[in-house]
Amino acid sequence: MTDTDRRPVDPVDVVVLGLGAGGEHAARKLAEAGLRVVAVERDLVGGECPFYGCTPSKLMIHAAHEGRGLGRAATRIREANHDWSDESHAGPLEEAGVRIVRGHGRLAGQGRVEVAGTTYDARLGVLLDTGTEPTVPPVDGLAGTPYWTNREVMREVEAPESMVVLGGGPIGCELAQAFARFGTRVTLVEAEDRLLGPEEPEAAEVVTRVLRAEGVDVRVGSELSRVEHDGGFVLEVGGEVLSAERLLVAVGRTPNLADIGLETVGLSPDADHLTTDEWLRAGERLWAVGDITGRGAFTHVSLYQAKVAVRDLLGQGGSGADYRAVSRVTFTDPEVGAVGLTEAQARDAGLTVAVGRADIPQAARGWINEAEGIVKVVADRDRGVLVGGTVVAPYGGEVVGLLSAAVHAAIPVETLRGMHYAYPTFHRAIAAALSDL
Ligand SMILES: Cc1cc2nc3c(=O)[nH]c(=O)nc-3n(C[C@H](O)[C@H](O)[C@H](O)COP(=O)(O)OP(=O)(O)OC[C@H]3O[C@@H](n4cnc5c(N)ncnc54)[C@H](O)[C@@H]3O)c2cc1C
Ligand SMILES: NC(=O)c1ccc[n+]([C@@H]2O[C@H](COP(=O)([O-])OP(=O)(O)OC[C@H]3O[C@@H](n4cnc5c(N)ncnc54)[C@H](O)[C@@H]3O)[C@@H](O)[C@H]2O)c1
Repeated sequence: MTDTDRRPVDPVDVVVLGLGAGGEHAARKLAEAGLRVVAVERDLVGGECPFYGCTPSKLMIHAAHEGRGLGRAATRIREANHDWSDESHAGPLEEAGVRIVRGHGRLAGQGRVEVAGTTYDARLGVLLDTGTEPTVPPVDGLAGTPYWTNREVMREVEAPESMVVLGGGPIGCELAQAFARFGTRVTLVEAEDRLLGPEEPEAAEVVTRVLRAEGVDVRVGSELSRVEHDGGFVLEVGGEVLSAERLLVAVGRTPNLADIGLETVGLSPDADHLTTDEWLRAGERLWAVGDITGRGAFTHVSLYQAKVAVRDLLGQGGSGADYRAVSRVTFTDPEVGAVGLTEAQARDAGLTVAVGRADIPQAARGWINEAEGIVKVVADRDRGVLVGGTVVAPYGGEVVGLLSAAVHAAIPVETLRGMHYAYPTFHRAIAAALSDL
């Protein structure tokens, strides 16, 4: 008998391992349904979004948009997350009857999780929501310097004089613009040949133009090859030497899968995501939700998946997960709202594609507001429905809601063309894009 075999085994119904948005939701719902739920968290209950992600970044963006300083954003960030205390997340879970166990949990065979010396044996199974960590690229000299990731930057109260942002994805673009508006001299370095790689090239074009017009030095197709820090950062970028007070690394995320005992249930700990079926099942008595499923690293996806997994665990049936109309928003100004497939993805999927475009400055509201942006819709000609769309505009993340409904419900393009579109609104540009199809 090994030491592990002698450890106490605690029978429960479900173990939730990792309390990101989806895990938190699932744990509460399952406990409210009367199940014995143990929820394991090694850091803050609620995960990345409220403490280091969506909420603090959007508070920074809002303060910057209003012409307020980082100090104002910092105050509201502390108000929102109670100075990085998770009581407002953990409390409601405990009230619902969830037993929260603090520590790093690992699977210990089918339906079993080991944490802090106790093994929990889950009658129904384990739901994983272990999320991601910031990726740190293997750049010469980077390790050991006081670079920031999204974890550190959200705690800052004073904007630096200068900053290099590494990575032109949503995090890099959102924070580059916010800090430029706080008065920081920002250089944005992207390795690929454009910003916001997975989104429509037309969207990246607008965001690049706007960032440059606001003074951000946007460098695409550019690599950081060396870093030194001695009071400030000295960075070798594309053969040129730059200096900056701060360096923000935002080059993507690494899933927390390597050290959670996946090998004990026959899965690879080296995987970059877990494959799940329509009920979010990743194996026998095993469910997975959130960023680790690779179906879109967004809070609303994690929550959506958790709802489906909970119905499955409770045997309630209904519809399985459907990802045709996943929407997402990059909260630059203008915002990039998008849903479903891009033109390139639709072509790769073998669809007979039709594309319609409209320029926001040509729409009455765009001209009135002197706004930048575009609308692009992607249709499946054979079915006569939209399969994707992008709105880059002020409130683009709100305007795209109309396209989300259209893609989700497969509303015929002819029906969309026959709708009323209030004058003069930004969403009226969608009618122009539909006429261009
Ligand atoms: C700067 C930034 C801005 C963002 N903005 C947006 C936005 O505007 N909109 C949007 O939809 N999304 C946004 N996101 C993405 C969003 O934060 C994630 O998609 C969301 O947090 C969902 O993550 P999750 O459910 O996969 O888990 P996470 O939030 O990553 O949480 C996972 C939890 O599991 C815990 N954990 C991991 N391993 C273990 C273990 N072995 N034992 C115990 N606990 C463990 C971790 O401590 C963590 O608390 C942003 C992300 C960042 C970084
Ligand atoms: N508004 C939102 O919904 C929102 C906001 C922020 C983050 N997120 C989520 O968090 C995830 C992570 O965001 P992210 O922006 O860190 O990652 P990302 O993977 O979306 O983008 C990272 C960017 O960094 C570039 N890159 C990679 N290595 C590089 C290097 N060595 N030098 C320069 N550039 C390099 C990539 O080409 C890419 O453009 C996103 O995929 C998104 O789903 C969402």
